[in-house]
Amino acid sequence: TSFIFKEVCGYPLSIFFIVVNEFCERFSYYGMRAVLVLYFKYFLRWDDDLATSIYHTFVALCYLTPILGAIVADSWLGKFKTIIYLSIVYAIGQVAMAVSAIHDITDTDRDGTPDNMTFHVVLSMVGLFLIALGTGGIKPCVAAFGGDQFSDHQDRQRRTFFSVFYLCINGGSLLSTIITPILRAQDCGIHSQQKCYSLAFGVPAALMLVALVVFIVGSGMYYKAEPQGNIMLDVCKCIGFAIKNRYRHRSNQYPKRQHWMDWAEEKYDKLLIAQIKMVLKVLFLYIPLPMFWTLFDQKGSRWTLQATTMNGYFGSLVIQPDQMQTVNPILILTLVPIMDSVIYPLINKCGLNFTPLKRMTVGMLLAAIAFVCAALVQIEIDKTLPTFPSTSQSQLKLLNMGSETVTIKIFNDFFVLQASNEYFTFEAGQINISVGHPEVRNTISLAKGQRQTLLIPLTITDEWLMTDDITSKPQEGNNAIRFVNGMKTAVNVSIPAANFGLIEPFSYSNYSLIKNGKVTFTLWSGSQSCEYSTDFGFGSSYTFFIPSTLVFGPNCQESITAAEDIKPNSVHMALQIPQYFFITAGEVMFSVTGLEFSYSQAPSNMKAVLQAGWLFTVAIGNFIVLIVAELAKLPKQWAEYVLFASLLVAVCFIFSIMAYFYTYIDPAEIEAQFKKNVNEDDEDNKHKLQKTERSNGKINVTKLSYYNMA
Ligand SMILES: CC(C)C[C@H](N)C(=O)N1CCC[C@H]1C(=O)O
Repeated sequence: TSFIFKEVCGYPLSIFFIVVNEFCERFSYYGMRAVLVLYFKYFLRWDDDLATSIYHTFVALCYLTPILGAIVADSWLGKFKTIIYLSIVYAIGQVAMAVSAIHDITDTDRDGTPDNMTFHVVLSMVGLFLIALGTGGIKPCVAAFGGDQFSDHQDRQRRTFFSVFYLCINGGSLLSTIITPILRAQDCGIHSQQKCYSLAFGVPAALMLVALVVFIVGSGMYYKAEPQGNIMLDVCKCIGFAIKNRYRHRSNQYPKRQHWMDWAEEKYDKLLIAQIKMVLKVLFLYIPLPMFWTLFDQKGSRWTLQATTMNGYFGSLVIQPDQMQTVNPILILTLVPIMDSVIYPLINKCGLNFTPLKRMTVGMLLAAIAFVCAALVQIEIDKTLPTFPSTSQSQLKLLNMGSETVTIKIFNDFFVLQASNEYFTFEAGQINISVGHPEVRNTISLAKGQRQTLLIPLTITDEWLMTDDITSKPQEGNNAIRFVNGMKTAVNVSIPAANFGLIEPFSYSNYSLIKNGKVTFTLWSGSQSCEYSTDFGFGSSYTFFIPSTLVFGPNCQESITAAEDIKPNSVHMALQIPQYFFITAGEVMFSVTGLEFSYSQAPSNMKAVLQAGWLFTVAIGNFIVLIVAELAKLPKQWAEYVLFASLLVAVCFIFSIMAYFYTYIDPAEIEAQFKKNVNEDDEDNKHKLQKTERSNGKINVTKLSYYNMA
């Protein structure tokens, strides 16, 4: 093959197309992923469990398919063609997703909901399968193909390339995770307006097409290493033969060989055996690595849940719990250049040999520190959480619906009460309450493990009402709100996002979940209305009481009282920044280095395979999160964080021992040595060694054709 070789500032120009391609592809992938669960839930109308499991299966599949792409690239099509073909598959998948989200296609009755859900489900599942095949399949090829563009003496430039490559991954993902949720929130449609999932999937589809076009435009400038036959089959056969041969010669009468793979020497070429040894050595080193990803992946689950119990007000800016995850790519964009241009050179200047494996070890330790920070934050949050009743306890709060204060006696305690903001905890199943003068006594049955509010009527001889109150923090940082109507007429309460319905006299509404921020409630009684505005934080619960004395009109704001059932979150979300900082610093040291290490230590014919091996550690990490979270049901969340941190430290210790015994190699040098030896040793062997004449002009590369004489 021939190509135009152009250099800019010592870097091959071809890598420009590769990093732009990666940016667009990651935009496409992460953008689509950002709205996927919501699409399942609100468009396909799946329940939470089904939506979450299909989502996780899809993500895991995306990190398993790299093996497939790598085998196809290294053994058959070569990286260039594999990237092109699988990118087409990927783009078709994204288009299928966008089409599956057009509700008008099957909305025959034009009511805004699809009428043939099977069509949308099948099309989206086909789309997701194609995307998993495409994104996973090209991922190891693009990284390795980028590495291929550098010649052997360009180690420094190649390292920088992997850093820039990582910057592009995170730049693309950051932009898309901001943009696609905005697109989804738009209303669109031909016959009826719906949330615009088709646009939220359509833009990533367009970006994937751009990625493909950019990659093709660079076509003439790439160095394209040719695939060398069915290498994976040869590798498997060679390993199988070595094991069989070793077993056949297990008796002590046979002299030992240096390495068990040397038992394949009778049948297989020494170069292939040496290459397999290189790969196995690196793969062995990878065994402890999934633990890092196990911790890393909890950003999206446990840490986001933690954020839902925190206060997201940053001055006038409000950060939603799931938006905290964008801190990771933002920090990547700042930390990668700082590490490369300040920290690593400084460490070098201090005379320390900060080898790739040492960097990865430090990266793991930083991730463990991040989890210790998460545990400390959790302890702070736990201090502010309400104490809900245990299964043997009951909690009761009192709400006096009358305008007069009444004196209440519970057992022998007296309270002067308008409304009580606090819950009283009881071990007994029944309590006696006496109210007012003359005393009206009542025996109240309490529900175990529940919080309840006793509504004391205007006329205390009337029936007393008990409400069931919320017994956990509202999910996702929402606020749980309800109204108690103390008036003699029914009242309708609504806000743009919810309708509490018609609340009968001396009755109450169900809880409605509303977002943080300023909310204006409109109260209607017949033709009269009034507005009541209040500000909500995150994770609170309130019971608003409409008194019998309420006069509809401009002054109703003062008449309505709010009882705080659950306090809003008070620990600030900014406290999560240290844990994000440590996990991201860890990621830069671990992941960027790991990518480059996987490339530099791989034999020339298995570069993509080792990249896939690296991505496989990400997939296994995903699975471990699911398993450990199921098995280790610790009563306290902070204890689970400490458990994960300890596990990673233990794994890190094992990894550092393995790393200590690892000797870095230069695969190109070893391969060249073997080829030279074979040339010298055996005149009959026909080898044509790779000839590259690199200059700023035309380069001719003859394929390394190697005829195995064995
Ligand atoms: C989760 C972030 C948006 C991206 C993350 N920092 C990252 O770059 N990666 C996570 C898995 C490997 C790598 C990627 O290639 O996406």
